[in-house]
Amino acid sequence: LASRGITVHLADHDPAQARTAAALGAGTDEAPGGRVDLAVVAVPPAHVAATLAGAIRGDVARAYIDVASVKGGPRRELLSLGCDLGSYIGTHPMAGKERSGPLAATADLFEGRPWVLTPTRDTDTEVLNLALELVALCRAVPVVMDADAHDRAVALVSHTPQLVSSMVAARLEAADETAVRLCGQGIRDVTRIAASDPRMWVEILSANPGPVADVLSGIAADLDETVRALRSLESADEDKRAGGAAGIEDVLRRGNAGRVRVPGKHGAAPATYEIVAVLISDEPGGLARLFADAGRAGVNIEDVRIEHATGRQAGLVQLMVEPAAAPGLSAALRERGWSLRQ
Ligand SMILES: NC(=O)c1ccc[n+]([C@@H]2O[C@H](COP(=O)([O-])OP(=O)(O)OC[C@H]3O[C@@H](n4cnc5c(N)ncnc54)[C@H](O)[C@@H]3O)[C@@H](O)[C@H]2O)c1
Ligand SMILES: O=C(O)C(=O)C[C@]1(C(=O)O)C=C[C@@H](O)C=C1
Repeated sequence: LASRGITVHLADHDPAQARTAAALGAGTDEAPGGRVDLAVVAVPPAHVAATLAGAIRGDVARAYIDVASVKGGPRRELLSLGCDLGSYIGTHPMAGKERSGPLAATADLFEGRPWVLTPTRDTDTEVLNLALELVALCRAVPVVMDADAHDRAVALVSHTPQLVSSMVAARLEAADETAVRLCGQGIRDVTRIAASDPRMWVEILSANPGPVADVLSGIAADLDETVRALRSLESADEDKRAGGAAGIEDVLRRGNAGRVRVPGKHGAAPATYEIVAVLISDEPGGLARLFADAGRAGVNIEDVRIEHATGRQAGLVQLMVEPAAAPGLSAALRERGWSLRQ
């Protein structure tokens, strides 16, 4: 917002956090001189209702939004605190990080991401317009939803994946070092969000326990089936082994079918890009040079993935590009001395 010319006043119950954010260019930690246009409450879910109620009673803004990961509970809590909700909309940007605090923040975090808005019949039009303007300034994509439907949806696409990632990562805690040394890209992909702050997630899950338990019990049934299928694969009986293989194939195929439904960049259908894999040494400026060379070749990098080679100061960078651009990019990079891999 600050980079788009909006005056942003930052306040936090820990002043050092607001000071750090201000020093990073996110705004000023000085209090505003009067009533502001929009107050954005970005505190942990359990504190959202009380913080909003305080702000609404203090008449600090024309409109109020929060960005908490759950929507039904905070709205009900606000109602029970006797707040008039005409000037408030519960919202949730579907973008984030496994790390917290201003030092983990990036200005382009919300670009192309869905940003859920949960207005009701009582919401003032001016308030909805201010919230939509904020979403547009952050270049996010507004999605209007009912608060409880939102909570059921995020149970499926955000809250259960967090738990499953944590459970897979938890297997590693006491694992033998010889096993952990073999970690490749697969486990890195599955466990990135297992680094998230447990206190924040206890609050999120405490505000949405039923829908998450429903999704997790479906996964538990799949797990039971899969364990049974794997045991059948150990059998001496050929028919049993065939049944086991069919069971495993079923879960993998259903996984393929679900995976293709995950939207691609900017909410579009997932694109099939061609991968140009480049070996780079792990040294300052290496990635920047590679990206600059791709730019010079006139190629737009649609997505990028980096695999670090265990025990070596090198990594494999997978540049994902439009299929038509791949041969030209490969040739241009080879010409500039880059080492390409299949
Ligand atoms: N991190 C994500 O991926 C993500 C994504 C979307 C939405 N959210 C939601 O955003 C909100 C903030 O999450 P975050 O990841 O930015 O956490 P964070 O820890 O980076 O920031 C929360 C800040 O709130 C401050 N705070 C706590 N209680 C307060 C209070 N009573 N009054 C004033 N300040 C208070 C803390 O000092 C901290 O600086 C949460 O509601 C979370 O559900 C997070
Ligand atoms: O990608 C991440 O690291 C996230 O934590 C993002 C994520 C998500 O599940 O998509 C997590 C919780 C938020 O409420 C919104 C976004």
